[in-house]
Amino acid sequence: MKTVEQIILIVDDDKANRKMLKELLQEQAKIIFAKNGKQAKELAKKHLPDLILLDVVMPDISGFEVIDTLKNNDKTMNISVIFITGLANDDDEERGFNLGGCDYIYKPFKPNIVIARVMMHLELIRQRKMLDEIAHIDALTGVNNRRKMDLVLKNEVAAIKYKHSNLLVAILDIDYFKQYNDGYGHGAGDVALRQVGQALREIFVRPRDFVARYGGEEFVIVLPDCDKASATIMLSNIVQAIQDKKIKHQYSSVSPQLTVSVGAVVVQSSPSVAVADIMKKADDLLYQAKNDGRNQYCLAELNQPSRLPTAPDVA
Ligand SMILES: Nc1nc2c(ncn2[C@@H]2O[C@H](COP(=O)(O)OP(=O)(O)OP(=O)(O)O)[C@@H](O)[C@H]2O)c(=O)[nH]1
Repeated sequence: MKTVEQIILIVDDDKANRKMLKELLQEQAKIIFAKNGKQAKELAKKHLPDLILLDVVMPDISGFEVIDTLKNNDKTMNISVIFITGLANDDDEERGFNLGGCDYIYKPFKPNIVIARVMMHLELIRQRKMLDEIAHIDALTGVNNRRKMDLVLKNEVAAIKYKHSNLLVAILDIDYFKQYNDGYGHGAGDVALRQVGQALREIFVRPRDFVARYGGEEFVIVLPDCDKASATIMLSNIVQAIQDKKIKHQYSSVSPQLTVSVGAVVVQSSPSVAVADIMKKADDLLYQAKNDGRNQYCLAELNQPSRLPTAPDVA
């Protein structure tokens, strides 16, 4: 099966080897090349290939040093690496595995063995990615789950410590959802949760915008590079978009349609900001939005609480 979406980085200082490996593997994946260790590190970071075929003895830095760097970097640590080398002895082979290599092929290599091993690893990588996706998706709504949210939030908060940018973190909670379940049944409640998840997925389409089901009838939204002005627009859109779904809720005290309340924090770039503080603040603001009548958002900047106008009720 041709798998063009997978990428193999071939690293070898010998042009003839690069050419031969390309001819063997171009049916299995997209091939990119590096002719030395320095270039290998750069291309691995830039393209995040699925698999690297890595020579060990090269004129600048060795393949062992390359893998050491890649395995110690959060972005590249999960890339699979197969050594393909003339260092055909047990000690070097053992060292390659200890450094995180997933296979070790001796040169001169046998073409059919290279193809078979690479295909096996590409299949393992595909399966690992699929499992990874399943492990991070909420089965009911199809949005990300709490586990993925914890990872993303940790990374995004770490990112704003070092660059001058803002992050919006919002907790969204469906209003009077217990009454919805009690009135229409748990099955209908599940359908409504899916509709809310779908509405949020339709709004947030930038690659780094993130929506997760936090638990129960709560969702979390994380928007990088979002200042207070943009946040007010996004939050109005969210409240409005849920109303626009026109999900009937005759048991709600706030509207004949299903509505949501949102607590949201714009986090400024700061070296001391902590995920727990952000979530606590967003939760307090959600509580405030509920107390102030529901079907609205409540927004503040971290350390500088301030109430902004809410979205109009068009129920
Ligand atoms: N159908 C369905 N209901 C759920 C799910 N998870 C949590 N719930 C329900 O969500 C409801 C949440 O109720 P409460 O926490 O009392 O909140 P609420 O009724 O929305 O009231 P406010 O938040 O104050 O507006 C409970 O009835 C839960 O059973 C789920 O996966 N499916």
